[in-house]
Order: sequence, then structure tokens, then C-alpha cells
Amino acid sequence: MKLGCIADDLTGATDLALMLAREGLRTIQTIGVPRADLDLAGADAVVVALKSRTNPAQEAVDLSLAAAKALGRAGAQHLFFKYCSTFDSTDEGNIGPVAEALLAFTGSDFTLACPAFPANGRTVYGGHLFVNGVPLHESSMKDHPLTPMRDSNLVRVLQRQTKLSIGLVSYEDVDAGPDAIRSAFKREKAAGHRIVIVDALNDAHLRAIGLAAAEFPLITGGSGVAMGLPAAYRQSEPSTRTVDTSFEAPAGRSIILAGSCSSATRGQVKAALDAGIPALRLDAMELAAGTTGARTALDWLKAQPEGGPVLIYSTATPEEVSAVQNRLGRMNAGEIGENTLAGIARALPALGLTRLIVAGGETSGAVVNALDVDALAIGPEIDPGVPWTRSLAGNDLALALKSGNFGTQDFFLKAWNMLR
Ligand SMILES: Nc1ncnc2c1ncn2[C@@H]1O[C@H](COP(=O)(O)OP(=O)(O)OP(=O)(O)O)[C@@H](O)[C@H]1O
Ligand SMILES: O=C(O)[C@@H](O)C(=O)CO
Repeated sequence: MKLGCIADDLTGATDLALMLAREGLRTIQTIGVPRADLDLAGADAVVVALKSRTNPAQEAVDLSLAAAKALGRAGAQHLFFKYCSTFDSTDEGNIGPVAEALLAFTGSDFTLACPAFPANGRTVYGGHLFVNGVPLHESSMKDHPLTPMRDSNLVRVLQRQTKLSIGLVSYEDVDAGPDAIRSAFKREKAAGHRIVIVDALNDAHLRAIGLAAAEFPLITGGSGVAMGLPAAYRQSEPSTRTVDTSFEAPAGRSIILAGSCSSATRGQVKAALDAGIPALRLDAMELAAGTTGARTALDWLKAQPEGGPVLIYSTATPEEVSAVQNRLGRMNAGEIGENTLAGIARALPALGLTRLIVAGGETSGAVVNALDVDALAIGPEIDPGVPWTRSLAGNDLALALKSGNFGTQDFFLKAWNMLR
């Protein structure tokens, strides 16, 4: 196995797995640290989906190291630590502490950090992260329910999370191609830096960075920086197989579960409501008071006509989210929503609902954990960063796990057309 990947949330894992599969690596995604008896033979890349983005830092480190050890046992030659293209984290972590621990694990003393994903509007310039041309701290990420991002300078953001010295490889070096990037890595390392933020404005930059960093024992970033790795690995191993993208979903009914409150998800929920999809809104305060919950939602679901998809959502505006958080606490409010959607998900296979779209990384983590799924095969791309997937063991399900801020406005409407 060329690449063993550790993703800090489930939708991020799917995003990375899609990138690697699309670029020619046979890729399997596991839900959590793979069991020793899971058959990973023949995979060029394995992506372990954790749910560690917002855990206490030490917990995230322990989970990531357990994943790294399992990937090492399965033969991974390089490690990739995948986090969000909007660098979702807090001053306590978890990007810095996990990167630091994985560096030590691989026995190396230098890596890069690059969340750029131009196809989804994320670019890095001068170490500053932009979302669709807007500095991160002015984008909707400033209001994220769990990891509000209020500083766009990633050198500063990451430096607050680690004792390792953070450097920068800026646009001028990146634009000059792989050799200039390699020289810049050497320069930054000689200056004592141990992690460098790397600028990238377009896919050509990402491919050049991939070539320059391919042999690092540890690479960290969004899925974008993985774009150039398969080609780099193919140079030394021309026999890499092509990926089967044919996709058949199990028979059954369709449902959308949305716990993301991002502006993209809010637009997608609105488009689904406008299109007349039967929908149930979960009110966070009512969930907390116990006046509604998974059981009520399942009663509603059973009463819906069979046929088209249905939608259950807790998605709310930033004002509504902050009012709820003021009363319940940020993490508690998040958990209440996640647990409710997970409780609903647990009952779905028995009700014949086998085709699911889930919106939100934390939400997807909670939902998929409830669904008894160990591993996913990657299917076709619905929108950049979001593929259809099919479970490889346990309940037979088609799953589209959508990162909060990904997907066009009609995502919830169009994704179904790709299923046979
Ligand atoms: N109405 C609400 N009030 C407060 N919190 C909510 C509400 N609805 C959902 N949440 C919580 O907000 C969090 C959303 O995080 P999630 O990771 O699922 O979405 P996201 O951050 O938009 O997606 P991604 O991580 O893929 O970018 C979850 O913990 C969820 O339970
Ligand atoms: O990188 C991204 O933006 C996504 O894959 C993600 O991690 C969302 O949770």
C-alpha cells in the first residue's frame, strides 16, 4: 500500500478517497481504525475515517496514532493526515497536536500543511486561507457551530496549536514548480521550521506540490494536496490499476439527514423544501427538552408516502445556532443533534431506507457509526469532494456523505439521478 491516510472526519475521508480514486489509486475507506481481519489487500490507498476533529486534543492524538499503527501494519509506505479545507480547528488543536504526534511516529522532522482545494474555492496565498475569494475569518466559517475560524493567517493559527516551528512556502516558490518547491522545503527546514504552510492557487500548484512532497513520510492537508500524489507514485510504479467507477445502489427508499448548518447546506435544504420534498425540521431546544426526538421523527417517517426522498434536518441559521448554544453550550448542542440523527439512522435499514445523503462531517460520523458499516467503496463524483459510496460490509447501503460547505444548491435533488 502506497498511502495510508488518517482523516479527522468522515466526509473529509470520503473527499480524500474520491481524490485518490479519481487520480488512479485503488482506494478503500474504513470507518474508524480498521479491524485486523478487514481485507485491505490490493488497495493502493486506505483512508481511515476518524471522528477526531473536535475531540479533546489528546484523544485526537491517541485515535490518530492507533490509525497510524494499523496502517503501518497493513503496509502503508507513507502517511497522509487529512483535515478540513477550511482548516477547522481551535487554539487547542487538533491539527497541530496530531501532526506533531504523527511526525514523531514516522520518525521524521519535516512536513507540509496545505488545505487548498481550488475546485471548492479554497486557496492559500501568503499563508492566508481564502474561501471563494473571501479571507477565512470573513467567510461563513467565522460562525461555524464547533470550530469558528476567526484568523485567516494559517502560520499564526497552526503556531498557536504546536510547539514545532511553523514556516511558509509561498506562491513564488510554488509557481516555479516542483524543484523550486523542493528547494524551498530545504530552506525552511534549515531555518528550523518543522511544518510549512504551502500556498496554492490552482490545480497545477497542487500537482507540483504533490510531486515535491510525495516521498515525505508524512503529508498533511486537505484533499487537494493529494491530487499530485498518485501521479508521483506511478512514476516509480507504472503498474497502478485503473479504478472501477461503475455504481449500483441497493434497492430501497431514499432519505436525506442534514445536521450541517453551513451556508451551502442551508441553501440545499431550502432548494429541497422549495421542490416539495417531504421534510421534518428538528428543533434543537425541543430535542434538548425531550419534547421531540428520534422516535417522533421515525413515526413521521413511517407516515410518508413511498417514492421520492424525504428530508430530516436540524439545519438552522447562525443566529438560531448561537441562541441554542447560549442556552445549551456549544458541544452539548452539537451532540444532541448528532445523537438524534444517529438514533434515526439506526432504524433506517430495517425500514427499507438504504439510500442516504448525510450533510455535515460530524453528523456523518455519528450517523454512519450508528449504521453498522465498516468500510466504503468509492463511486462516482456528485460534486467536487463528494462521491456516492457503497458499504463493503454490514448493512448494504448507498451513502453520499457531504461536507458541510460542499455541493451545488441542487445537490439534494440531483444526487439521486446517478443511482441505478
Ligand atoms: N440547530 C442547531 N443548533 C445547534 N447546533 C446544531 C444545530 N443543528 C446541528 N447542529 C450541530 O452543528 C454541528 C454541525 O457540524 P457538522 O460537522 O455536521 O457540519 P459542518 O461543520 O457544516 O460540516 P463539515 O464538518 O463537513 O464542514 C453538529 O454537531 C450538529 O449536531
Ligand atoms: O476538506 C474539506 O473541506 C472537507 O473534506 C471536510 O473535511 C469537511 O468536513
